[in-house]
Amino acid sequence: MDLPLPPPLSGNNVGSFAYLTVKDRLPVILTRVIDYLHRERTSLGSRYGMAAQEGCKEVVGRLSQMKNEMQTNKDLQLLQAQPTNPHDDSELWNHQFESYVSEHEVTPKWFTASWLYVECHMYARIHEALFLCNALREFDPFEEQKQKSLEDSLPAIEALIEKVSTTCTTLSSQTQDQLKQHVLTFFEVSLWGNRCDLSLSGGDERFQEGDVLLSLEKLRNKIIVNDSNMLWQFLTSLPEDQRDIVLVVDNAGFELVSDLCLLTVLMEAGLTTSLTIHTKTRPWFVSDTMETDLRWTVDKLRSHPGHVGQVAAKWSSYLSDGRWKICNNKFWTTGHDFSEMSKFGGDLYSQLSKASLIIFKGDLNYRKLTGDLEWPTDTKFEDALQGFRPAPLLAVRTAKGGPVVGLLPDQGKDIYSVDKDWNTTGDYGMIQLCTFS
Ligand SMILES: O=P(O)(O)OC[C@H]1O[C@](O)(CO)[C@@H](O)[C@@H]1O
Ligand SMILES: [Mn+2]
Repeated sequence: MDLPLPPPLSGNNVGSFAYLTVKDRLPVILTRVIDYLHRERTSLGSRYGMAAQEGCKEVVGRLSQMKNEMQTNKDLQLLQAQPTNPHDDSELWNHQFESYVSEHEVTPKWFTASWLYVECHMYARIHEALFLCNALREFDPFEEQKQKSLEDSLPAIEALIEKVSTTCTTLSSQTQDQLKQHVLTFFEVSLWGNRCDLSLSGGDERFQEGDVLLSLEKLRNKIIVNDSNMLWQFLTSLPEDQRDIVLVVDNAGFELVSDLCLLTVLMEAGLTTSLTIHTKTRPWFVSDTMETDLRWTVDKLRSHPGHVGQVAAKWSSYLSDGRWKICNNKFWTTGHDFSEMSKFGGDLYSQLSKASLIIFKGDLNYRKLTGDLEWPTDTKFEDALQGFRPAPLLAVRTAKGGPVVGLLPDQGKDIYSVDKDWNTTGDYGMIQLCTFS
């Protein structure tokens, strides 16, 4: 008989990280968007036309109302259909709402529904508020923050790309062991890149200061699940003509650059036959990468002198000649966890099923992998996936409030005794593989 599942993390647990998120952090993020629209309405008018300037008022009205609903624990709302939006997911949202009502016999509310559902809902509603104003449909309220975070990380990016260039020129003359070290180094850089997200900080600046390569050794004991050796074995055991890697990217800025560096090294080391990058179709969790952010990042770095410009020019050619593909799917920005993907995102599930390995970056992807439930930390990763198994998968994330699974029986307690906030600060990381074998 199947054991009952643990409950979802939720804002109804007063004092919990989820509760504090709904109470404090989400209103701050929303207030920033409201203030931005109010302050920048004239410049938005020059960029998107007079109607946008006028539209700012309506959007501010809708967002202020949502903020009030959130802070007074009112119901979540149904979403309006967006027939002109190719990524319209209102049906999925509304179906989730109705299912909640049938299951719980009450409507979902900000503090009582699951944290995952509520937090995702906020971003869908921010997008809806903008989309309802024709002139502001394409406007991304987080674009400026994402771009600034990349610009602030430029010194760290220069150091990292320098390392990519030198690594790639020597790869062919390396022993297997040296190759392994190089590749795993870039997985670690990509892991720590995940500390730079802008939602944990409520939108406050977060960027990579200093050369991350210099801290890797010191940080290694903070990788609480480290399947790097298994990962290397897995990657090198894939048939040479079947190394189709999918990367579900997370935050724009330094993290995205660290991911592109990882892809470059994987490709140059002959560990890939195809590479597909999945991005988001709406502004999401402040810093998540949309296709426009990815293209902007590559173009921006291309204009940089030296190695940065040269490497970014290569990325640009990989994107235009199809060696790197960009994929968008509306399922990524729904409120569903991944155990529900085969049901509500069947097209994406079958697409992912063709991959040799899917790499999921970041905390939110981890929350969706594990259903954002209150799992004991020694739960097996595969059990927490609850039947989600499109292909072998790797989670690369720093722990920022979501569940942590796959630890040894006392490991959670031991880490807690060193650092009480270990699973909410992003200071601890995981490189966790599940090959379902
Ligand atoms: O960008 P990431 O790594 O998915 O992190 C986003 C996470 O940060 C938080 O905003 C803080 O925990 C969560 O709400 C969310 O899961
Ligand atoms: Mn993110």
